Amino acid sequence: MAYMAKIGPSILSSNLSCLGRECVRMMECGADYLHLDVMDGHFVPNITFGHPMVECLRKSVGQDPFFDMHMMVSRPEQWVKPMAAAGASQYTFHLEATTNPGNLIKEIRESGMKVGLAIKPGTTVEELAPWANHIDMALVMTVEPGFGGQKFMEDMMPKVSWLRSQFPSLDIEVDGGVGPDTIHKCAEAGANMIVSGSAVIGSDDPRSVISLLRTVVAEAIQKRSLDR
Ligand SMILES: O=C(CO)[C@@H](O)[C@H](O)COP(=O)(O)O
Ligand SMILES: [Fe+2]
Repeated sequence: MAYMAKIGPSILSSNLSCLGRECVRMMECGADYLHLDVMDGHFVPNITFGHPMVECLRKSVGQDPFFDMHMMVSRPEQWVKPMAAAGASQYTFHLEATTNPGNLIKEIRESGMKVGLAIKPGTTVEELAPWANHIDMALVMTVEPGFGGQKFMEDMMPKVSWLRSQFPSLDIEVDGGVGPDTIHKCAEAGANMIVSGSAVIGSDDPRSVISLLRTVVAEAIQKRSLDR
């Protein structure tokens, strides 16, 4: 069992006018990685930022922090090279946004980034399965992508459980409405990479929230390894 509990704050709900400082603050509070939400106003009804912002963030936080780019864009092929050049670590694209996932996976790898593959709530996990052995991380969305601060969809947990049973060492990420109230469901289902936006950023004590989320997931991983 190679996977570990990792917590990646989504900085979507932070003060976007001081993103660099917010990223540094999250890393200082114990984040394992940073989850950066890219929205194009087409794949989702919202716009955030693109590779020029990522390049600035990379300069401001240094080489170490891992940038998980959640690409909520209609043409993910278009941004692979610009994101790699800007300093992205992982390129997480949506299965719904491409007709040729295999080629896109290859392009992302060739550009030196890790590969994440995301599915929206309406997409079955069986559609993701053929690619699972070719990716570094599967992202099961637990809200409709587009906005932070939405309600966690518990009915996505069977997707996570099924993926964990079929791919025991795959990194599985959940994203949307995840915080202290919902983390137990995610951990029990088998998620190990946890995106949390408003619950972490909106807290007076982000360090404690990050630590709590990580502890719950680490304990579930430990329990699963003992049960095997
Ligand atoms: O990708 C998305 C939304 O589309 C997420 O990354 C959210 O931004 C997470 O925020 P919370 O739901 O945790 O507030
Ligand atoms: Fe996201």
